Amino acid sequence: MGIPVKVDSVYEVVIEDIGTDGEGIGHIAGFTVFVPRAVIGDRVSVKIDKVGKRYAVGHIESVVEPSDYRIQPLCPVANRCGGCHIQAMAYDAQLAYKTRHVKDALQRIGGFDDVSVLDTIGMERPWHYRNKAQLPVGVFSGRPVMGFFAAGTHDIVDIDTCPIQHPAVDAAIKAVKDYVSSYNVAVYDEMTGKGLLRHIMVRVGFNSGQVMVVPVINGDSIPHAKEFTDMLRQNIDGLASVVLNINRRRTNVILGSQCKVIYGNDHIMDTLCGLTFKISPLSFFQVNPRQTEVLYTKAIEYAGLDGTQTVLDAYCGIGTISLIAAQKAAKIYGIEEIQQAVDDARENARLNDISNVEFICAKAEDAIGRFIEDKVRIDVIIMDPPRKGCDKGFLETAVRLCPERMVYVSCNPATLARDMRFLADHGYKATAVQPVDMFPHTTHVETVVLMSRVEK
Ligand SMILES: C[S@@+](CC[C@H](N)C(=O)[O-])C[C@H]1O[C@@H](n2cnc3c(N)ncnc32)[C@H](O)[C@@H]1O
Repeated sequence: MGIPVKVDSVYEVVIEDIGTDGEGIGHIAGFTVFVPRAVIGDRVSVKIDKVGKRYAVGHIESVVEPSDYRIQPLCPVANRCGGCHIQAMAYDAQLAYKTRHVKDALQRIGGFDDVSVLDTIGMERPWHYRNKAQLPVGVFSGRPVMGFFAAGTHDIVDIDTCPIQHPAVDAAIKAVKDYVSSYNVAVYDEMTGKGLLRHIMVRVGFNSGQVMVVPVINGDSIPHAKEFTDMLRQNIDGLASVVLNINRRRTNVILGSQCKVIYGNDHIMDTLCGLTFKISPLSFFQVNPRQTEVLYTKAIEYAGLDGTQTVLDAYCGIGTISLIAAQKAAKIYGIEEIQQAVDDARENARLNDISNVEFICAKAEDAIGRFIEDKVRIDVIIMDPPRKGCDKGFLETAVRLCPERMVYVSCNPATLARDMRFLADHGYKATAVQPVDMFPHTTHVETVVLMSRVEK
């Protein structure tokens, strides 16, 4: 049978499911069609943009019959901006989608047919939840533009306000646009590699009220730096730090490795689960502080600590989980590869008067072997790796350490499923899988999993 759809033709499609990137999935005469921005249950008129051997991709021409789950997005640019893919889906349906997404990954990739996945824990008010924004700066028709890239492109969708960011971000956008127009500051052009101002990163301490603004520049300094920081101070309550980040490379990677303070401190402070943390421009800090408390509390509950255990917190960042767990454990070892994050972690231990933690700056896969060599008994391993998941060598050594429990915190269900399969094949059983919605209106989901050692 030939392919039943043609490029530029229009078809009516019922959206039966949502894919991993939030795109609607439907069928035309049995042939799969992906439709970005469609909501499960929609009947849409779709124009086909691309046809492959196994599937086609199209865009919505019109919504013929909206799904019961379709709502009016709060943000006027929700359909263009690449930040929120599923803002047109009612929040309850988003949570159900995330639970299904985790379950599907565990079945499909991990081969876990019988593991039960708890309902995703959502937010009561899923708006203004982010404490960090990274906004590209450009110029359009002689005017400065700032916002997010349109989905799948490097075209900036200009915004003055963003409903998922802390309001300090809106204030920073206004001040930066005023600065760029007032002093005719050259913005960076990705095509030519010329121009100065590339991105603006804003970080906010939700509980401390402190704000950090980081202009990312293709140079060493900015013109009218004093006027710039004055404009930021006039617009942003709680401005505590302005740091230039130098990135001269022709790359998509936003931040460079060098930072220069031009106002205030080289860090901001915030609190989480009752502890104080120092946050530097390059350090990882979870972006949704309210849900982070939910996530960390679950992780600590799954660790089953009673004050007697030795815990390894791998991929520990600035030591957040380590220090929270330290209050209920005998000893904690944290491993993290970024030196600045480890320096922050050590300082965070001092700030909170916690002395039963030791931070190691190394790749987790390189450092974990020393616990075997030094015959250190590890009772619990907590791991919170980046999206690519854990290194295989790390997991191989982790199972040799034979801890009673492993708590896996993951931002990527696919690599979580792969790594859980390895642990399940090496003597561990998944006893709890809890998704937490750290990123409302996007397709991302965080999951915390307890893997318990199977007693032989
Ligand atoms: C998802 S973050 C988690 C950080 C921390 N647990 C938290 O919740 O704030 C992952 C961390 O792993 C670090 N990292 C990435 N690859 C690593 C590796 N191979 N070994 C050690 N740390 C690594 C990153 O720098 C980052 O701080």
